[in-house]
Amino acid sequence: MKYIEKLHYITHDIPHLSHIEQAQQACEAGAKWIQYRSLSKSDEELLQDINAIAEICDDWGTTLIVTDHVHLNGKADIQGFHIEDMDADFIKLRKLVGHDITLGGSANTVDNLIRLVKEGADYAGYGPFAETETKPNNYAHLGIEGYQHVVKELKAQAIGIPVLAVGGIKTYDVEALMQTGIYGIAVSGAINFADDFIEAYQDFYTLVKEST
Ligand SMILES: Cc1ncc(COP(=O)(O)OP(=O)(O)O)c(N)n1
Ligand SMILES: Cc1ncsc1CCOP(=O)(O)O
Ligand SMILES: [Mg+2]
Repeated sequence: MKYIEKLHYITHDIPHLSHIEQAQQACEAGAKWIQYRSLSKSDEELLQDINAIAEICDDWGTTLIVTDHVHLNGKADIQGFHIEDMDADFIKLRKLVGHDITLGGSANTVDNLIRLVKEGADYAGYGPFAETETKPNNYAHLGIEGYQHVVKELKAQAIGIPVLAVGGIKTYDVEALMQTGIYGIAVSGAINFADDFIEAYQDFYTLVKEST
């Protein structure tokens, strides 16, 4: 089983801070796990960003995961991919990337999670917890009850996979979320749009740490 951090910071395509600046600030704040999520760039631009961020992450000892773009496997010094397509075939993906690369998947039902486990994903993002502007969609918000339910179901079925809550998480949600027994959380907007990025990251970090 691979080591998975409990707090994942996700970069975002935003005008006021480049992905490289976001990664730099996250590392300075102490981030140990960054998911580079850009859905608006060419492969050449992606690789420019990813290579620059990989150097920063290497300096700080931070794990770098790329959202989707699995065709870039082997082209940059990254530690894994997070695949958002809930229908993706993780057996094929695993064959493609090998066993050293971390593979995470998105889920919003227990059945999704079971399939991810069966197909060998290393962790799952489970959401959306609440309203999110990062990726607006029509999925019902899971709320705290949604995580209580999934933790109970996984336990009952003896399914072990690190599951992270994601989508619209604010600092004031962290304690209750972690109390559900969920493995960790993934956050983008509440850090990227905070008045003080570093303070926001560190608030999340402290709250996750204190709740575990
Ligand atoms: C850790 C992590 N979890 C989830 C996502 C994105 O999940 P996604 O499927 O895009 O979200 P919904 O559309 O289901 O809300 C991620 N990038 N990282
Ligand atoms: C990529 C992604 N998809 C759904 S939520 C999310 C990112 C995290 O959401 P938020 O920006 O609200 O923390
Ligand atoms: Mg999705």
